[in-house]
Order: sequence, then structure tokens, then C-alpha cells
Amino acid sequence: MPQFDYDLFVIGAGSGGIRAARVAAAAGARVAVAEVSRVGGTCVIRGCVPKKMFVYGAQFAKDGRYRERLGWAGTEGTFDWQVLRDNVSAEVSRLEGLYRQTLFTHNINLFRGGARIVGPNAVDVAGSHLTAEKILIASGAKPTIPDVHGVEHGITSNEIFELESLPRSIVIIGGGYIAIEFAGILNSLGSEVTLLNRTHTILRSYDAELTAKLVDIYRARGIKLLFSTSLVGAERDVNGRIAMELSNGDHLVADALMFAVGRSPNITALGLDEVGVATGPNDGVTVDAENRTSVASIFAVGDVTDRIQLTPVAIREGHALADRFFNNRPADIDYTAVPSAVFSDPPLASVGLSEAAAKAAGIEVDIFSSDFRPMKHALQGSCERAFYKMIVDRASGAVIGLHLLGPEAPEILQIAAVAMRAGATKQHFDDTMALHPTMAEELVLLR
Ligand SMILES: Cc1cc2nc3c(=O)[nH]c(=O)nc-3n(C[C@H](O)[C@H](O)[C@H](O)COP(=O)(O)OP(=O)(O)OC[C@H]3O[C@@H](n4cnc5c(N)ncnc54)[C@H](O)[C@@H]3O)c2cc1C
Ligand SMILES: NC(=O)c1ccc[n+]([C@@H]2O[C@H](COP(=O)([O-])OP(=O)(O)OC[C@H]3O[C@@H](n4cnc5c(N)ncnc54)[C@H](O)[C@@H]3O)[C@@H](O)[C@H]2O)c1
Repeated sequence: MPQFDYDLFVIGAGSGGIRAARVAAAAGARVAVAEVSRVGGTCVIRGCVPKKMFVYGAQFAKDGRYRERLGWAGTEGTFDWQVLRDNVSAEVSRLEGLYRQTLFTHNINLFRGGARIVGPNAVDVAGSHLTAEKILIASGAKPTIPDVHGVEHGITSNEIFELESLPRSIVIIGGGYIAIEFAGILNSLGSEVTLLNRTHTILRSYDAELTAKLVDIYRARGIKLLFSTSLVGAERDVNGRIAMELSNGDHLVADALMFAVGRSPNITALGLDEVGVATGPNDGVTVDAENRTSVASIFAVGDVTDRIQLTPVAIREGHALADRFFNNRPADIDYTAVPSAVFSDPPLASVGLSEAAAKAAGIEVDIFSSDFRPMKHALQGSCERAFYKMIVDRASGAVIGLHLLGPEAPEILQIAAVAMRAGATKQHFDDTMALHPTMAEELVLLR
């Protein structure tokens, strides 16, 4: 008789949890998963996937504004938010079904409900007491809500995909990924967008030259960006709109208010204190290189560890954990040069060091850049420009940073990141024949 009900009990059927469960089960482990909400987690249900689909909707709206340049006079059409919302929602449900199917075909038991850890090898969920040799916390993160009066009038990225109509006007609090992505989407779809950030810039971890250009593009498109300003409080006015007071004494009125000020780990109901699982700043579960917590039989992956909150990172961690313990295949995860992108309009994509980070690290660098108008924009009559920047280690010639702002930047960067990881030098880029006419060819033509 096995000592425990399961070899692995996973808390959270999101990106990291599902991957760990599937790989462990495929290796023959007896696996169970608890999920309090929908199977798929943040990325599939209320994050990357629906967001990217709204980006496609917004892109169509924006391109449509140039239709007369392409010979399509007199075919304006009107936008119906509910049609886009419902089509996105149907696609999300289809994907959720596929994830549920994956659990089923791998004989993974799914428990619906919030799990609580009640011992080093024991979990309570939906009235069941279950034991497992290993417990994996993959419970993700939730939107942080600032401590100001009237927060109940605001929404977060969790609710934006469910709105009944496109807000005519919206104030977005924050200057990170979510704020910038939704400012672009909602502006293209026709909302009047005001973005409020308490610092003097946006997207702190990205190269400042590119974020400054994105700010200029957003302003030229009519998005209002207010910096070094925060929200003091909000209330509903007699017309049902939201009246807001700002730290600089100004007042704003809008139809919607959205908070996008970061995400904090989902640990509230997990019982971590009782069982002795240590957490760090912002409630992130502390783990070692094997993703083991301070309790030897309990592990954590993904956003709940509050390190790099990206889906591919959560998936890689979940996969590595299952490989290590159930396939006897230990593999370390390299967290350097993780590619990332902001699906703003235009998108921003980056890998490696920014110019400021390279200089702060004392590396002598050569900087190459290209500021160009994409051919598509020239045809459309748009003056929006793209900007690519390469950071090169002067001593070795190695490319140590790539930063792209422009259409399709994330698609181009994913492949360029492979070259960078393989140790490509600037000379390798120079020696590669251009593929014309593309935007990506700018990367091999930087001089
Ligand atoms: C709007 C938005 C857009 C994003 N866009 C991108 C993007 O473009 N690219 C990218 O790489 N990343 C993006 N992210 C981040 C990405 O979604 C997360 O990094 C990723 O989902 C983390 O995976 P995870 O497995 O750690 O947690 P999650 O996917 O969040 O899964 C955690 C699961 O645990 C469940 N859970 C929590 N507590 C319990 C409990 N006690 N018992 C049972 N179940 C529980 C939750 O319901 C959830 O389903 C985005 C996030 C948001 C919010
Ligand atoms: N494209 C992507 O990969 C993508 C997209 C969305 C989200 N994500 C992930 O989700 C995480 C959360 O996204 P996010 O945009 O909420 O957070 P973020 O960490 O990207 O940005 C938070 C922003 O809120 C501001 N802020 C923090 N506290 C504030 C307060 N009290 N008042 C006003 N402003 C405040 C910060 O200055 C910062 O600009 C991201 O860090 C990212 O890892 C990734």
C-alpha cells in the first residue's frame, strides 16, 4: 500500500501547475490538482490569451482607420464590443476544455475548490482530506488593489474582459505591462484613455530610450499620460460616472477606473504559516534552486514565488520540477536573458540588458540603433516610426541586449533571442544576409 494518496498534489490548474501535473503523470506518478476557479489559470482565462485576442481586435480597428488609403472608401462599419468580447470568451472556453481534457487523459484527479495545506503531506479541499508525498503550490497571483477610498468603483484586468460595453472613457492607474497594454487596446477601440502613474516613467525594466518613444506615440494617438501623480480617492457622481481626486489637486471624471498596479501572490487561504512555509517580501513563497520551500515536501512555481511573473517561466519551472522528481532528469533554469514583450501598440520587445543596466554593470558597450518608418505605415500615411536598439559588449563583440519597438516586435525578438543565447556577436548579425523587405532586416543592417 502506498503511504500517501498521491505522489504529487498540485494547488492551482494554471500555467505552472498544469505543466507539472501533466509531465509527472506522463512519467507514471499519481497526481491530483485542486482548482478554485476555471482550469487554465490567469494566462488562459484572464491574462495573455484574451488580452492578445483583444490586441488583434484593436489592431483591426486601428488599421481600419487607414482603409481609404488602401482603396476602401465608404465601408466604415461600427464596432460592437459584445461581439468581440463573446468571441474571445468562446475561444477561452474552448482552450479551457482542452486543458481539462489534458488532465483527464493523463488520469489526473481534479478537485474543484480552494485547497488548504494542513500538514507537510496533507491538503484539505472541498471537504476531502488528501495526502501526497509532494505538494506543489502553483496558485499564481492576483491584482493588487491600492489603499485609497472608493476602490470599489474600480475594476482590474480580471473584470475588463467581462464588461457589458466599451467604456467611453477610462482612467487606468499604473504604468506597467497591464496599464500600457490596455491603454493601447482601449484607445484603438475608441475609448478616451487617461493613464496615471505615480513614477515619472512607464515600464521601468525596459530600455528608457524605447519607453520614451512609446510615450510619445501614445500621446500622439490621444492617450493622456499623467506622471508622478497618484489617485487620492474615487466616488460615483450623480450621473453614475466616477469622479476622481488626484494627488496634484486635479479632478477627473470618467466612465470607468482600472487598477493595474502589480500582482501579489495568492497565498491567503493556503495555511502557509501553520505548516511553516516561509514567504518573503510581497508574500512571495521563498524557494531554492529546486523550487523547494522551507518545508522539504512542499514546492512552489510560477507567480506565487513573485520572481518573474511570466507564463513561459511558470511553465518551465513546473516542467523542470516534474522532470527532476519523476523523470530523474534534473535541469537548472537559467533566469538570465528571459525575453519579454509588452503588447502595446506598437509592441515593445526586449531581451538581455538595457543600455542603463549594461552601463550600471560596468560593461563597456557599443550601441547600434535604427529609427525607421515601417513600409506599412508609409503606405497607410501614418508617420508612426519603429526603433530597434542593439547593445554590444565592446570587448567580445557579443550582443548582450536587443530592444525592439514596432509592429510585430515580439515575433521578431523571439527568434533574435535564440541568436543571442547562442552567443551571437554583432559580426554574426552583420554577416547574415538581409531578408527584404522586412522590418527584421534592420537587425542585420545596423551600422
Ligand atoms: C492581464 C494579464 C495579461 C498577461 N499577459 C501575459 C503575456 O502576454 N505573457 C506572459 O508571459 N504572461 C502574461 N501574464 C502573466 C501570466 O498570466 C502569469 O505569469 C501566469 O499565468 C502565471 O502562471 P502560474 O501557474 O504561476 O499561475 P496562474 O496561471 O495564475 O494559475 C494559478 C491558479 O491557481 C488557482 N488557485 C489559487 N489559489 C488556489 C487554491 N487555494 N486552491 C486551488 N486553486 C487555487 C487560481 O484560480 C489559478 O487558476 C499576464 C497576466 C495578466 C493578469
Ligand atoms: N506582456 C506580458 O508579458 C504581461 C502582460 C501583463 C502582465 N504581465 C505580468 O503581470 C505582472 C503584473 O502586471 P502589472 O501591470 O499589474 O504590474 P507591473 O509590475 O508591470 O506594473 C505596476 C505599475 O504600477 C505602479 N504602481 C505600483 N503601486 C502603485 C500604486 N499604489 N499607485 C499607483 N501606481 C502604482 C508601478 O509604478 C508600475 O508602473 C507584470 O509584472 C508581468 O510580469 C505580463
